[in-house]
Amino acid sequence: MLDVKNLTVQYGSLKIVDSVSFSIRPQEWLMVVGPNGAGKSTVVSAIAQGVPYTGSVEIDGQDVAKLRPRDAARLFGVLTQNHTVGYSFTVEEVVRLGRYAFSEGMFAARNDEDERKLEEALELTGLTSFRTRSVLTLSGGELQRTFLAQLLAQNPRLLILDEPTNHLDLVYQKQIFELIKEWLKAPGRAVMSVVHDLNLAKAYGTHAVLLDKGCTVSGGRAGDVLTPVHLNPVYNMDVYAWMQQMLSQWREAQ
Ligand SMILES: Nc1ncnc2c1ncn2[C@@H]1O[C@H](COP(=O)(O)OP(=O)(O)OP(=O)(O)O)[C@@H](O)[C@H]1O
Repeated sequence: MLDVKNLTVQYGSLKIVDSVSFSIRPQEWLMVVGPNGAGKSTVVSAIAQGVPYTGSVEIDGQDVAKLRPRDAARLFGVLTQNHTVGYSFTVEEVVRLGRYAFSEGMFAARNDEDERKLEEALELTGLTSFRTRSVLTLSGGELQRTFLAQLLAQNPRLLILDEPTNHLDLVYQKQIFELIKEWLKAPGRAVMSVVHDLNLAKAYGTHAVLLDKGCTVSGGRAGDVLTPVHLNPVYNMDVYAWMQQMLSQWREAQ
């Protein structure tokens, strides 16, 4: 499905992403992990054609750089970390924009499929009762869910999510990861997400890429990548001991 080969992003003489390669096949959930500044968001931006790069990004053998935006939107959708809205659209209007790639134009008549995908997306993200609210009045988590709903309404084959549960409380964090897991069950779909929480990466990822200073430290099955051997030198700490320590605080409190 997605093949990223020797992806390199450079600002001046500074290499931010250095020859990163990975592939994602249908039904896989690739977790991109690594410390702050490792280059995770830049990899997402490059795939989304938001920054210049060398190397290649292909979906189903097609060069993403050469795809028409509408065709690209049917293949993959991207949820970025920061959402800035400077207009007072309603939640429903923002989610509806996800259907644009399937319409004949901004003012084209809506069809049953558009309506079904809109309702599904609102319901899955818990936003049905927010549909008439202005997006300018939403909390960070509600806004995050609105843009996730837009992506689900877009119905691409590959979801690319940069910190999808950024701003979300525990309830929605769990709900969103569970709903993406369900979404992934339909044939031909795949997910790539940047996550900081290694527990979530391990619990939901089938595969992982560990980045550090723009380079790939390890890539492959999540269970093989997310191990102390790979993680400890990158985070410069005993990751497993830290997690144990955190968990033991809860056990002691019981
Ligand atoms: N336009 C730019 N010019 C110069 N440096 C940049 C630019 N954009 C990003 N960087 C640098 O590239 C590096 C990688 O940034 P990136 O946002 O991809 O990291 P990240 O792994 O997503 O980090 P985080 O976990 O903090 O979100 C950082 O050191 C950042 O400061």
